Amino acid sequence: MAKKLYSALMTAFNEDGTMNDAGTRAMVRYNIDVNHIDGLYIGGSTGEAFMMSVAERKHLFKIAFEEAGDGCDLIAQVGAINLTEAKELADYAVNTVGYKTISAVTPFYYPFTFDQIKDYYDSILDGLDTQLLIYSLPALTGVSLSAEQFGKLFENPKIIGIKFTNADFLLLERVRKAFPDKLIYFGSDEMLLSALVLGVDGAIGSTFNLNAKRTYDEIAAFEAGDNAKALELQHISNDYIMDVIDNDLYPTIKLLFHEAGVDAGICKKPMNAPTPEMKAGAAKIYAKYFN
Ligand SMILES: CC(=O)N[C@H](C=O)[C@@H](O)[C@H](O)[C@H](O)CO
Ligand SMILES: CC(=O)C(=O)O
Repeated sequence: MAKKLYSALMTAFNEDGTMNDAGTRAMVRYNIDVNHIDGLYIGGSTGEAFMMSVAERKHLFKIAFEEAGDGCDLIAQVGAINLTEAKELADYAVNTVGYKTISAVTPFYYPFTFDQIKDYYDSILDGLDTQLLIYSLPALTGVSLSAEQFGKLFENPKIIGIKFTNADFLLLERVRKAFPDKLIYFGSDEMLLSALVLGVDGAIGSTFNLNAKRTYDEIAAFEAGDNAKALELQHISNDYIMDVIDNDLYPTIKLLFHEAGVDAGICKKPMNAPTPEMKAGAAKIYAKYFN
């Protein structure tokens, strides 16, 4: 099966922290019309969902779904440490809006036991006709799951895979071998090539919003057996990603959208508002990698 690339959709905000729907819709359009992206991951870390109210997250699911139409696959990230809210978001995404696939971050902040984490996923899915990707990102959540624990979560047949944002390549290899039929989308854009070698089904990431073409070329080179070319492209992408991170990751991706002619709004506080220095930095990055 061809490998798939998903952009982690950004949410556009105004200076007062309210949602900028036109900006969000424009980023959906850019991903579909310019990037020809396979799919969008909506309301994840990159979407700033953990700084948004439930009403705002629902609104985001609705406008992204409307704008995308049948232009690409869509995954709604519904996770929250308030399980009542996660269930409400899941029900809304699936039954009110029509998402076929949802995802949920592992519950974070408190050190939940594995049984509690399993109950969280089973509760979110209870009574819903949908499929779910576990969103695993130990670096931000502090939650690390073992291959065996992923297997226990997979006992729920609605759980079809993992968004694996983790540099633990031994774990990735163990999970890949143990669950050949589950989907694994890799979430650390800088390490994509290593993950391709281990047989991931694709990737979900923030940096593909602008850098999709180069990444598709890398995947094509890898699939054609041209590892040297794939590595050359990963090197360029990583120069790009390091420059973006140095300039402040999420605000800079929005500034790069501006450079590309897309009015993507800004990030929500406590994320940074763009400074003149950041804007100048983004203009340089855009000229360096996309001209
Ligand atoms: C926390 C976060 O944003 N993770 C993203 C996806 O999972 C990645 O796409 C990273 O943003 C990217 O790899 C840059 O480090
Ligand atoms: C994939 C990613 O960056 C997200 O969670 O939005």
